[in-house]
Amino acid sequence: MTDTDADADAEALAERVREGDLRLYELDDHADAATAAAARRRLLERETGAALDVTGDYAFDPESAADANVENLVGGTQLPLGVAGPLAVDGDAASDSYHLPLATTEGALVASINRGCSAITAAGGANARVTKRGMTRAPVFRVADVTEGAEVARWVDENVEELRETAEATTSHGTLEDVTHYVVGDNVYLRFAYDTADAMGMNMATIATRAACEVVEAETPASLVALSGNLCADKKPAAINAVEGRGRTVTADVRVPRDVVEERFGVAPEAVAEVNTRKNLVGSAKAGSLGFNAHAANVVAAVFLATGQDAAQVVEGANCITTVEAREGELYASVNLASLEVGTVGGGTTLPTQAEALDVLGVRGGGDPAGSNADELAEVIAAGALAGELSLLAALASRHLSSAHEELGR
Ligand SMILES: CC(C)(COP(=O)([O-])OP(=O)([O-])OC[C@H]1O[C@@H](n2cnc3c(N)ncnc32)[C@H](O)[C@@H]1OP(=O)([O-])[O-])[C@@H](O)C(=O)NCCC(=O)NCCSC(=O)C[C@@](C)(O)CC(=O)[O-]
Ligand SMILES: NC(=O)C1=CN([C@@H]2O[C@H](COP(=O)(O)OP(=O)(O)OC[C@H]3O[C@@H](n4cnc5c(N)ncnc54)[C@H](OP(=O)(O)O)[C@@H]3O)[C@@H](O)[C@H]2O)C=CC1
Repeated sequence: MTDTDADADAEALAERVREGDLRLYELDDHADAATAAAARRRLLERETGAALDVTGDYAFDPESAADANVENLVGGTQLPLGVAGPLAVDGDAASDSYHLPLATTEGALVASINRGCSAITAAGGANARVTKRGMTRAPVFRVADVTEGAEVARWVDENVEELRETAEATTSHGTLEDVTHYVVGDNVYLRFAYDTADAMGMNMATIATRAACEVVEAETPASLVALSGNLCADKKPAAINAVEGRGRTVTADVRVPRDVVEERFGVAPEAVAEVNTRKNLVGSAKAGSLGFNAHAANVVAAVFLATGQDAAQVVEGANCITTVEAREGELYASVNLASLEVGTVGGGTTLPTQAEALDVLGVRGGGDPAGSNADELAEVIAAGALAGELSLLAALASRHLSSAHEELGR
Protein backbone atom coordinates (compact mmCIF):
# COMPACT_ATOMS: atom_id res chain seq x y z
CA MET A 1 0.00 0.00 0.00
CA THR A 2 1.46 3.37 -0.93
CA ASP A 3 1.39 6.34 1.46
CA THR A 4 -1.22 7.91 -0.78
CA ASP A 5 -3.42 4.82 -0.50
CA ALA A 6 -2.98 4.80 3.29
CA ASP A 7 -3.87 8.49 3.47
CA ALA A 8 -6.97 7.90 1.36
CA ASP A 9 -8.02 4.99 3.58
CA ALA A 10 -7.47 7.05 6.74
CA GLU A 11 -9.49 9.91 5.27
CA ALA A 12 -12.33 7.60 4.26
CA LEU A 13 -12.44 6.08 7.76
CA ALA A 14 -12.35 9.53 9.36
CA GLU A 15 -15.30 10.53 7.18
CA ARG A 16 -17.30 7.51 8.36
CA VAL A 17 -16.74 8.54 11.99
CA ARG A 18 -17.72 12.12 11.21
CA GLU A 19 -20.90 10.83 9.58
CA GLY A 20 -21.71 8.76 12.68
CA ASP A 21 -21.34 5.49 10.81
CA LEU A 22 -18.45 4.27 12.98
CA ARG A 23 -17.21 4.91 16.53
CA LEU A 24 -13.54 5.70 17.11
CA TYR A 25 -12.87 2.33 18.70
CA GLU A 26 -14.53 0.46 15.79
CA LEU A 27 -11.90 1.64 13.29
CA ASP A 28 -9.68 -1.35 14.13
CA ASP A 29 -12.40 -3.63 12.73
CA HIS A 30 -12.11 -1.89 9.34
CA ALA A 31 -8.37 -1.23 8.91
CA ASP A 32 -4.96 -2.14 10.24
CA ALA A 33 -3.90 -0.44 13.47
CA ALA A 34 -1.64 2.10 11.75
CA THR A 35 -4.40 3.27 9.39
CA ALA A 36 -6.95 3.39 12.21
CA ALA A 37 -4.50 5.51 14.26
CA ALA A 38 -3.97 7.83 11.26
CA ALA A 39 -7.73 8.23 10.91
CA ARG A 40 -8.06 9.12 14.58
CA ARG A 41 -5.25 11.71 14.25
CA ARG A 42 -7.06 13.27 11.27
CA LEU A 43 -10.25 13.50 13.30
CA LEU A 44 -8.44 15.08 16.24
CA GLU A 45 -6.61 17.53 13.98
CA ARG A 46 -9.86 18.61 12.32
CA GLU A 47 -11.71 18.96 15.60
CA THR A 48 -8.97 20.62 17.68
CA GLY A 49 -6.69 22.39 15.21
CA ALA A 50 -3.74 20.50 16.71
CA ALA A 51 -1.06 19.20 14.35
CA LEU A 52 -0.20 15.58 15.25
CA ASP A 53 2.67 14.85 12.89
CA VAL A 54 5.17 14.03 15.66
CA THR A 55 2.53 12.02 17.55
CA GLY A 56 2.19 9.95 14.37
CA ASP A 57 5.94 9.31 14.16
CA TYR A 58 6.24 6.43 16.65
CA ALA A 59 8.66 3.51 16.86
CA PHE A 60 6.53 0.65 18.21
CA ASP A 61 4.42 -1.87 16.28
CA PRO A 62 0.87 -0.46 16.27
CA GLU A 63 -0.73 -3.90 16.01
CA SER A 64 1.02 -5.20 19.15
CA ALA A 65 0.34 -2.00 21.06
CA ALA A 66 -3.34 -2.03 20.07
CA ASP A 67 -3.54 -5.70 21.09
CA ALA A 68 -2.11 -5.41 24.59
CA ASN A 69 -1.33 -1.86 25.69
CA VAL A 70 -3.80 0.76 24.47
CA GLU A 71 -7.21 1.29 22.89
CA ASN A 72 -8.16 4.05 20.42
CA LEU A 73 -4.50 4.28 19.40
CA VAL A 74 -3.58 7.64 17.84
CA GLY A 75 0.21 7.45 17.97
CA GLY A 76 3.02 7.65 20.46
CA THR A 77 4.37 10.10 23.02
CA GLN A 78 8.05 10.59 23.72
CA LEU A 79 10.07 11.50 26.81
CA PRO A 80 13.73 12.49 27.16
CA LEU A 81 15.77 9.50 28.34
CA GLY A 82 18.87 10.10 30.46
CA VAL A 83 21.29 7.72 32.11
CA ALA A 84 22.91 7.68 35.55
CA GLY A 85 25.74 5.50 36.71
CA PRO A 86 27.73 3.35 36.85
CA LEU A 87 26.07 2.23 40.05
CA ALA A 88 27.60 -0.77 41.80
CA VAL A 89 24.94 -2.99 43.36
CA ASP A 90 25.50 -6.13 45.38
CA GLY A 91 22.19 -7.93 45.82
CA ASP A 92 20.76 -11.42 45.84
CA ALA A 93 19.96 -11.07 42.13
CA ALA A 94 21.85 -7.89 41.23
CA SER A 95 25.62 -8.14 41.25
CA ASP A 96 27.05 -5.72 38.74
CA SER A 97 27.68 -2.11 37.90
CA TYR A 98 24.51 -0.68 36.30
CA HIS A 99 23.60 2.28 34.15
CA LEU A 100 20.09 3.43 35.07
CA PRO A 101 17.86 4.50 32.17
CA LEU A 102 15.78 7.46 33.42
CA ALA A 103 12.88 8.93 31.46
CA THR A 104 12.09 12.37 32.80
CA THR A 105 11.26 15.97 32.03
CA GLU A 106 12.73 17.25 35.30
CA GLY A 107 16.02 19.01 34.76
CA ALA A 108 18.61 18.32 37.48
CA LEU A 109 17.07 14.95 38.37
CA VAL A 110 19.44 12.80 36.33
CA ALA A 111 22.42 14.88 37.46
CA SER A 112 21.36 14.39 41.05
CA ILE A 113 20.86 10.64 40.78
CA ASN A 114 24.14 10.47 38.88
CA ARG A 115 25.92 12.25 41.69
CA GLY A 116 24.49 9.78 44.17
CA CYS A 117 25.54 6.85 41.96
CA SER A 118 29.05 8.28 41.76
CA ALA A 119 29.33 8.55 45.54
CA ILE A 120 27.88 5.08 46.18
CA THR A 121 30.17 3.47 43.63
CA ALA A 122 33.17 5.34 45.07
CA ALA A 123 32.16 3.91 48.46
CA GLY A 124 32.25 0.37 47.09
CA GLY A 125 28.63 -0.01 46.03
CA ALA A 126 25.22 -0.52 47.61
CA ASN A 127 23.80 -3.67 49.15
CA ALA A 128 20.24 -4.52 48.09
CA ARG A 129 17.84 -7.30 49.00
CA VAL A 130 14.28 -8.27 48.06
CA THR A 131 12.81 -9.45 51.36
CA LYS A 132 9.20 -10.20 50.34
CA ARG A 133 7.22 -10.93 47.18
CA GLY A 134 3.45 -10.80 46.83
CA MET A 135 1.29 -9.22 44.18
CA THR A 136 -2.13 -8.83 45.80
CA ARG A 137 -5.73 -8.70 44.68
CA ALA A 138 -8.47 -8.34 47.32
CA PRO A 139 -12.07 -8.90 46.25
CA VAL A 140 -14.94 -7.75 48.45
CA PHE A 141 -17.89 -10.02 49.19
CA ARG A 142 -21.29 -9.28 50.73
CA VAL A 143 -22.47 -11.48 53.62
CA ALA A 144 -25.55 -11.29 55.87
CA ASP A 145 -23.76 -10.16 59.00
CA VAL A 146 -20.58 -10.62 61.02
CA THR A 147 -21.61 -14.14 62.03
CA GLU A 148 -21.68 -15.17 58.38
CA GLY A 149 -18.53 -13.17 57.76
CA ALA A 150 -16.69 -15.13 60.42
CA GLU A 151 -18.03 -18.37 58.91
CA VAL A 152 -16.61 -17.39 55.50
CA ALA A 153 -13.27 -16.45 57.08
CA ARG A 154 -13.13 -19.83 58.80
CA TRP A 155 -13.96 -21.59 55.53
CA VAL A 156 -11.13 -19.75 53.76
CA ASP A 157 -8.62 -20.81 56.43
CA GLU A 158 -9.76 -24.41 56.08
CA ASN A 159 -9.85 -24.45 52.26
CA VAL A 160 -6.79 -22.50 51.16
CA GLU A 161 -5.52 -25.55 49.25
CA GLU A 162 -8.65 -25.66 47.10
CA LEU A 163 -8.31 -21.91 46.42
CA ARG A 164 -4.63 -22.36 45.60
CA GLU A 165 -5.33 -25.21 43.16
CA THR A 166 -8.04 -23.20 41.40
CA ALA A 167 -6.03 -19.99 41.21
CA GLU A 168 -2.81 -21.64 40.07
CA ALA A 169 -4.64 -23.53 37.32
CA THR A 170 -4.96 -20.18 35.49
CA THR A 171 -1.22 -19.53 35.23
CA SER A 172 1.95 -21.49 34.59
CA HIS A 173 4.17 -18.98 36.39
CA GLY A 174 2.22 -17.69 39.39
CA THR A 175 1.87 -19.31 42.81
CA LEU A 176 -0.62 -18.35 45.50
CA GLU A 177 1.36 -17.48 48.65
CA ASP A 178 -1.51 -16.80 51.04
CA VAL A 179 -5.03 -15.47 51.49
CA THR A 180 -5.74 -13.06 54.34
CA HIS A 181 -9.35 -12.34 55.36
CA TYR A 182 -10.78 -9.10 56.78
CA VAL A 183 -14.38 -8.99 58.07
CA VAL A 184 -15.97 -5.52 58.33
CA GLY A 185 -19.68 -5.72 59.19
CA ASP A 186 -21.38 -7.46 56.28
CA ASN A 187 -18.25 -7.17 54.11
CA VAL A 188 -15.57 -9.84 53.71
CA TYR A 189 -12.31 -8.93 51.98
CA LEU A 190 -9.91 -11.67 50.91
CA ARG A 191 -6.39 -10.39 50.14
CA PHE A 192 -4.82 -12.96 47.78
CA ALA A 193 -1.01 -12.66 47.52
CA TYR A 194 0.87 -14.26 44.62
CA ASP A 195 4.47 -14.80 43.71
CA THR A 196 4.28 -13.72 40.05
CA ALA A 197 7.88 -14.50 39.12
CA ASP A 198 9.16 -11.98 36.52
CA ALA A 199 5.75 -10.47 35.80
CA MET A 200 4.51 -7.49 37.79
CA GLY A 201 1.51 -9.76 37.90
CA MET A 202 -1.59 -7.62 38.15
CA ASN A 203 -3.34 -9.29 35.19
CA MET A 204 -2.12 -12.68 36.38
CA ALA A 205 -3.32 -12.11 39.95
CA THR A 206 -6.65 -10.70 38.83
CA ILE A 207 -7.40 -13.61 36.50
CA ALA A 208 -6.36 -16.15 39.15
CA THR A 209 -8.40 -14.46 41.87
CA ARG A 210 -11.49 -14.31 39.69
CA ALA A 211 -11.33 -18.11 39.40
CA ALA A 212 -10.88 -18.48 43.16
CA CYS A 213 -13.85 -16.18 43.80
CA GLU A 214 -16.11 -18.57 41.88
CA VAL A 215 -15.19 -21.29 44.39
CA VAL A 216 -15.83 -18.98 47.37
CA GLU A 217 -19.28 -18.11 46.01
CA ALA A 218 -20.11 -21.75 45.24
CA GLU A 219 -19.09 -23.06 48.65
CA THR A 220 -19.95 -20.23 51.06
CA PRO A 221 -22.82 -17.75 51.55
CA ALA A 222 -20.55 -14.90 50.32
CA SER A 223 -21.59 -12.98 47.20
CA LEU A 224 -18.87 -11.25 45.19
CA VAL A 225 -19.49 -7.51 44.91
CA ALA A 226 -16.21 -6.43 43.29
CA LEU A 227 -13.10 -8.31 42.21
CA SER A 228 -11.06 -5.40 43.60
CA GLY A 229 -12.26 -4.30 47.02
CA ASN A 230 -9.48 -1.67 47.41
CA LEU A 231 -7.69 -3.64 50.06
CA CYS A 232 -5.25 -4.86 47.45
CA ALA A 233 -4.51 -1.83 47.24
CA ASP A 234 -3.69 -0.95 43.63
CA LYS A 235 -2.54 2.57 42.66
CA LYS A 236 -3.79 4.32 45.79
CA PRO A 237 -1.89 5.47 48.85
CA ALA A 238 -2.64 2.78 51.45
CA ALA A 239 -0.97 1.89 54.73
CA ILE A 240 -1.49 -1.83 54.06
CA ASN A 241 1.01 -1.63 51.18
CA ALA A 242 3.48 0.38 53.26
CA VAL A 243 3.26 -2.15 56.12
CA GLU A 244 2.50 -5.54 54.54
CA GLY A 245 4.15 -4.83 51.18
CA ARG A 246 2.89 -5.34 47.62
CA GLY A 247 4.80 -6.56 44.62
CA ARG A 248 8.34 -6.64 45.96
CA THR A 249 9.55 -5.34 49.31
CA VAL A 250 13.13 -4.25 48.68
CA THR A 251 15.76 -2.51 50.77
CA ALA A 252 19.19 -1.07 49.96
CA ASP A 253 21.95 0.45 52.06
CA VAL A 254 25.43 1.89 51.79
CA ARG A 255 28.29 2.97 54.05
CA VAL A 256 30.01 6.04 52.54
CA PRO A 257 33.38 6.98 54.06
CA ARG A 258 33.35 10.43 55.60
CA ASP A 259 35.92 11.83 53.16
CA VAL A 260 33.87 10.63 50.17
CA VAL A 261 30.75 12.34 51.56
CA GLU A 262 32.62 15.59 52.03
CA GLU A 263 34.40 15.41 48.69
CA ARG A 264 31.35 14.38 46.60
CA PHE A 265 28.61 16.35 48.34
CA GLY A 266 30.50 19.18 50.00
CA VAL A 267 28.82 18.56 53.36
CA ALA A 268 29.55 16.47 56.46
CA PRO A 269 27.63 13.26 57.21
CA GLU A 270 26.12 14.98 60.26
CA ALA A 271 24.49 17.60 58.05
CA VAL A 272 22.95 14.97 55.78
CA ALA A 273 21.71 13.00 58.79
CA GLU A 274 20.13 16.08 60.32
CA VAL A 275 18.24 16.93 57.11
CA ASN A 276 17.01 13.36 56.92
CA THR A 277 15.77 13.34 60.51
CA ARG A 278 14.06 16.72 60.46
CA LYS A 279 12.71 16.40 56.89
CA ASN A 280 12.14 12.75 56.02
CA LEU A 281 11.25 11.49 59.49
CA VAL A 282 9.77 14.29 61.59
CA GLY A 283 8.43 16.34 58.68
CA SER A 284 6.84 13.27 57.05
CA ALA A 285 5.33 12.18 60.38
CA LYS A 286 3.81 15.61 60.91
CA ALA A 287 2.49 15.55 57.33
CA GLY A 288 0.86 12.17 57.93
CA SER A 289 2.84 10.86 55.00
CA LEU A 290 3.13 7.20 54.06
CA GLY A 291 6.50 7.86 52.46
CA PHE A 292 9.28 8.92 54.82
CA ASN A 293 11.67 9.94 52.07
CA ALA A 294 12.74 12.89 49.93
CA HIS A 295 11.93 11.86 46.36
CA ALA A 296 12.05 8.10 45.93
CA ALA A 297 9.07 8.54 43.58
CA ASN A 298 11.34 10.49 41.20
CA VAL A 299 13.65 7.52 40.69
CA VAL A 300 10.80 4.99 40.61
CA ALA A 301 8.88 7.06 38.04
CA ALA A 302 11.89 7.65 35.79
CA VAL A 303 12.87 3.97 35.69
CA PHE A 304 9.22 2.87 35.41
CA LEU A 305 8.64 5.10 32.38
CA ALA A 306 11.89 3.98 30.75
CA THR A 307 11.32 0.24 31.25
CA GLY A 308 7.59 -0.22 30.58
CA GLN A 309 6.32 -0.55 34.12
CA ASP A 310 2.81 0.58 35.06
CA ALA A 311 3.33 4.29 35.68
CA ALA A 312 0.34 4.55 38.03
CA GLN A 313 2.08 2.21 40.46
CA VAL A 314 4.57 4.91 41.35
CA VAL A 315 1.99 5.58 44.04
CA GLU A 316 3.06 2.41 45.83
CA GLY A 317 6.70 2.82 44.81
CA ALA A 318 6.77 5.99 46.90
CA ASN A 319 6.20 3.97 50.09
CA CYS A 320 9.83 4.37 51.06
CA ILE A 321 11.54 5.01 54.42
CA THR A 322 14.99 6.58 54.22
CA THR A 323 17.39 6.31 57.16
CA VAL A 324 20.70 8.16 57.55
CA GLU A 325 23.21 7.89 60.42
CA ALA A 326 26.45 9.84 60.83
CA ARG A 327 28.86 7.25 62.23
CA GLU A 328 32.50 7.62 63.34
CA GLY A 329 34.23 7.53 59.97
CA GLU A 330 31.28 7.17 57.64
CA LEU A 331 27.71 7.91 56.70
CA TYR A 332 25.28 4.98 56.80
CA ALA A 333 22.13 5.32 54.68
CA SER A 334 19.30 3.02 53.65
CA VAL A 335 16.07 3.05 51.67
CA ASN A 336 13.22 0.64 52.36
CA LEU A 337 10.64 0.37 49.55
CA ALA A 338 7.72 -1.64 50.90
CA SER A 339 5.71 -1.99 47.69
CA LEU A 340 7.70 -1.81 44.48
CA GLU A 341 5.70 -3.42 41.64
CA VAL A 342 7.99 -4.38 38.78
CA GLY A 343 8.09 -6.87 35.95
CA THR A 344 10.52 -7.77 33.21
CA VAL A 345 7.91 -9.63 31.15
CA GLY A 346 4.43 -8.57 30.18
CA GLY A 347 2.69 -5.19 30.33
CA GLY A 348 4.70 -2.45 28.64
CA THR A 349 8.04 -4.27 28.91
CA THR A 350 7.78 -5.61 25.36
CA LEU A 351 7.53 -2.15 23.72
CA PRO A 352 10.76 -1.48 21.77
CA THR A 353 12.39 1.37 23.69
CA GLN A 354 11.24 -0.10 27.00
CA ALA A 355 12.73 -3.48 26.06
CA GLU A 356 15.99 -1.73 25.09
CA ALA A 357 16.11 -0.02 28.49
CA LEU A 358 15.64 -3.41 30.17
CA ASP A 359 18.52 -4.67 28.03
CA VAL A 360 20.69 -1.80 29.31
CA LEU A 361 20.03 -3.23 32.79
CA GLY A 362 20.45 -6.81 31.57
CA VAL A 363 17.03 -7.90 32.89
CA ARG A 364 14.74 -8.15 29.86
CA GLY A 365 12.39 -11.17 29.80
CA GLY A 366 12.13 -14.15 32.11
CA GLY A 367 14.96 -14.81 34.53
CA ASP A 368 16.68 -18.04 35.50
CA PRO A 369 15.50 -18.92 38.05
CA ALA A 370 12.05 -17.46 37.33
CA GLY A 371 11.62 -14.18 39.15
CA SER A 372 15.31 -13.36 39.29
CA ASN A 373 15.14 -10.69 36.59
CA ALA A 374 12.34 -8.82 38.35
CA ASP A 375 14.24 -9.21 41.63
CA GLU A 376 17.34 -7.71 40.00
CA LEU A 377 15.32 -4.80 38.61
CA ALA A 378 13.85 -4.16 42.06
CA GLU A 379 17.27 -4.20 43.72
CA VAL A 380 18.72 -1.81 41.14
CA ILE A 381 15.78 0.60 41.50
CA ALA A 382 16.22 0.56 45.27
CA ALA A 383 19.92 1.36 44.91
CA GLY A 384 18.99 4.14 42.47
CA ALA A 385 16.51 5.53 44.98
CA LEU A 386 19.29 5.49 47.58
CA ALA A 387 21.49 7.48 45.19
CA GLY A 388 18.74 10.04 44.67
CA GLU A 389 18.09 10.34 48.40
CA LEU A 390 21.75 10.96 49.22
CA SER A 391 22.16 13.60 46.54
CA LEU A 392 19.01 15.54 47.29
CA LEU A 393 19.53 15.44 51.06
CA ALA A 394 23.08 16.70 50.55
CA ALA A 395 21.87 19.43 48.20
CA LEU A 396 19.36 20.56 50.82
CA ALA A 397 22.08 20.51 53.47
CA SER A 398 24.38 22.59 51.25
CA ARG A 399 21.49 24.80 50.11
CA HIS A 400 21.99 23.94 46.44
CA LEU A 401 18.48 22.71 45.56
CA SER A 402 17.15 25.88 44.00
CA SER A 403 20.39 26.84 42.26
CA ALA A 404 20.62 23.34 40.75
CA HIS A 405 17.14 23.66 39.27
CA GLU A 406 17.75 27.21 38.12
CA GLU A 407 20.86 26.03 36.30
CA LEU A 408 19.68 22.65 34.95
CA GLY A 409 15.90 22.79 35.04
CA ARG A 410 15.08 26.05 33.23
C1 LIG B 1 22.81 19.27 40.32
C2 LIG B 1 23.86 18.73 41.28
C3 LIG B 1 24.10 17.23 40.96
C4 LIG B 1 25.17 19.47 41.13
O1 LIG B 1 26.02 18.96 42.15
P1 LIG B 1 27.55 19.45 42.24
O2 LIG B 1 28.18 18.66 43.34
O3 LIG B 1 27.62 20.91 42.30
O4 LIG B 1 28.06 18.97 40.82
P2 LIG B 1 29.55 18.70 40.34
O5 LIG B 1 29.71 19.46 39.07
O6 LIG B 1 30.52 18.91 41.45
O7 LIG B 1 29.50 17.12 40.00
C5 LIG B 1 29.29 16.23 41.06
C6 LIG B 1 28.61 15.01 40.47
O8 LIG B 1 27.30 15.36 40.07
C7 LIG B 1 26.97 14.68 38.87
N1 LIG B 1 26.67 15.72 37.88
C8 LIG B 1 26.91 17.04 38.03
N2 LIG B 1 26.45 17.70 36.94
C9 LIG B 1 25.93 16.76 36.10
C10 LIG B 1 25.29 16.80 34.82
N3 LIG B 1 25.10 17.96 34.19
N4 LIG B 1 24.89 15.65 34.27
C11 LIG B 1 25.07 14.47 34.90
N5 LIG B 1 25.67 14.37 36.12
C12 LIG B 1 26.08 15.50 36.71
C13 LIG B 1 28.17 13.83 38.48
O9 LIG B 1 27.95 12.52 38.95
C14 LIG B 1 29.29 14.48 39.24
O10 LIG B 1 30.24 13.58 39.74
P3 LIG B 1 31.23 12.73 38.80
O11 LIG B 1 30.37 11.73 38.09
O12 LIG B 1 31.89 13.72 37.88
O13 LIG B 1 32.20 12.08 39.77
C15 LIG B 1 23.38 18.91 42.74
O14 LIG B 1 23.26 20.28 43.05
C16 LIG B 1 22.08 18.19 43.07
O15 LIG B 1 22.03 17.00 43.03
N6 LIG B 1 21.05 18.95 43.45
C17 LIG B 1 19.78 18.32 43.85
C18 LIG B 1 18.87 18.29 42.67
C19 LIG B 1 17.82 17.24 42.89
O16 LIG B 1 18.01 16.26 43.56
N7 LIG B 1 16.66 17.44 42.23
C20 LIG B 1 15.65 16.42 42.15
C21 LIG B 1 14.69 16.48 43.26
S1 LIG B 1 13.70 17.96 43.23
C22 LIG B 1 12.18 17.23 43.42
O17 LIG B 1 11.53 16.88 42.46
C23 LIG B 1 11.84 16.68 44.76
C24 LIG B 1 11.54 17.67 45.88
C25 LIG B 1 12.72 18.53 46.22
O18 LIG B 1 10.46 18.53 45.57
C26 LIG B 1 11.15 16.73 46.99
C27 LIG B 1 11.17 17.36 48.34
O19 LIG B 1 10.20 17.99 48.69
O20 LIG B 1 12.19 17.14 48.97
N1 LIG C 1 -5.98 -6.56 35.53
C1 LIG C 1 -5.91 -5.55 36.35
O1 LIG C 1 -6.76 -5.35 37.24
C2 LIG C 1 -4.73 -4.64 36.26
C3 LIG C 1 -3.85 -4.77 35.21
N2 LIG C 1 -2.75 -3.98 35.13
C4 LIG C 1 -1.89 -4.22 33.98
O2 LIG C 1 -1.40 -5.53 34.07
C5 LIG C 1 -0.24 -5.64 33.26
C6 LIG C 1 0.76 -6.44 34.03
O3 LIG C 1 0.12 -7.68 34.31
P1 LIG C 1 1.01 -9.01 34.18
O4 LIG C 1 0.16 -10.12 34.62
O5 LIG C 1 2.30 -8.79 34.83
O6 LIG C 1 1.37 -9.03 32.64
P2 LIG C 1 0.67 -9.73 31.41
O7 LIG C 1 -0.80 -9.60 31.46
O8 LIG C 1 1.38 -9.20 30.23
O9 LIG C 1 1.02 -11.28 31.67
C7 LIG C 1 2.35 -11.67 31.85
C8 LIG C 1 2.36 -13.16 31.56
O10 LIG C 1 3.62 -13.55 31.04
C9 LIG C 1 3.75 -14.96 31.24
N3 LIG C 1 5.13 -15.20 31.60
C10 LIG C 1 6.08 -15.66 30.75
N4 LIG C 1 7.26 -15.76 31.37
C11 LIG C 1 7.07 -15.36 32.65
C12 LIG C 1 7.93 -15.24 33.78
N5 LIG C 1 9.26 -15.54 33.74
N6 LIG C 1 7.41 -14.80 34.93
C13 LIG C 1 6.11 -14.46 35.03
N7 LIG C 1 5.22 -14.55 33.98
C14 LIG C 1 5.72 -15.00 32.81
C15 LIG C 1 2.75 -15.34 32.33
O11 LIG C 1 1.73 -16.08 31.68
P3 LIG C 1 0.95 -17.26 32.47
O12 LIG C 1 0.30 -16.56 33.63
O13 LIG C 1 -0.01 -17.77 31.47
O14 LIG C 1 1.96 -18.26 32.92
C16 LIG C 1 2.21 -13.99 32.81
O15 LIG C 1 0.88 -14.03 33.26
C17 LIG C 1 0.23 -4.24 32.99
O16 LIG C 1 -0.07 -3.91 31.65
C18 LIG C 1 -0.62 -3.41 33.92
O17 LIG C 1 -0.85 -2.11 33.41
C19 LIG C 1 -2.44 -3.05 36.11
C20 LIG C 1 -3.30 -2.89 37.18
C21 LIG C 1 -4.52 -3.60 37.29
